[in-house]
Amino acid sequence: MVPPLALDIDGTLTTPTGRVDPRVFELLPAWDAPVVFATGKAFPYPVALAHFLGREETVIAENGGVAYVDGETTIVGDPDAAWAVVEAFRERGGAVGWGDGDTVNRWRETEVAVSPDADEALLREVAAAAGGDVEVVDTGYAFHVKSAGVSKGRALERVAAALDIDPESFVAVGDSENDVSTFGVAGESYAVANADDAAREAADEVVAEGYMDGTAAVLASLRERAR
Ligand SMILES: O=C(O)COP(=O)(O)O
Ligand SMILES: [Mg+2]
Repeated sequence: MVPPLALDIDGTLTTPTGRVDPRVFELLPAWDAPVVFATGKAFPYPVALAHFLGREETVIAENGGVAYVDGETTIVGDPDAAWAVVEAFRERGGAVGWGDGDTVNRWRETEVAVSPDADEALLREVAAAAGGDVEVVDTGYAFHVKSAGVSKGRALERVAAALDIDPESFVAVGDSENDVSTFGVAGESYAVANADDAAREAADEVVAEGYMDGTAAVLASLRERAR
């Protein structure tokens, strides 16, 4: 039997230019164990991905702020504290930076994502002034202003319990600091070659290939092992 998977999306299932790699549509519909998409993106994104793969919509969004399994949604974190930091950031001249429609934050329920082009030093300064309840997590795709106790790893524990699966039986693949907590909960963890230092250090193994090349290599070896 292949193991259940906890998969990050950006940088892990994508190409270097941020598109979903077509191999996702070949490899994941047929994966014969639960697949949890665990992302920093807002709730609709992983739901849509699972839906169009024909898989159960079992997802972790907003870095663990939102978890969805068996039709039940769990929301944790304090969006007001995150927005207060972002408002203070704006007052000091900072910009959230996604343009007019801001589909990045439109459906976000527990945190705020700020563009990677934003003034990082100012954002961190303002967040630090708010005390320890709010932190800034850099995924390489956004700065997430979020409640400190919220993580993908904690959400994975809840999702695994709902699925009645030992969290240690999960294999996790990811690329950035928001995957470190997932790596700590899953029994086996892989950072793809493009991963940041935090993810590389936390992973059991750093794969030689980057992006979906790396993830596809992990999936192939897991399938081989299950034969
Ligand atoms: O939304 C982000 O910043 C990154 O998303 P990811 O967790 O799927 O890599
Ligand atoms: Mg990622």
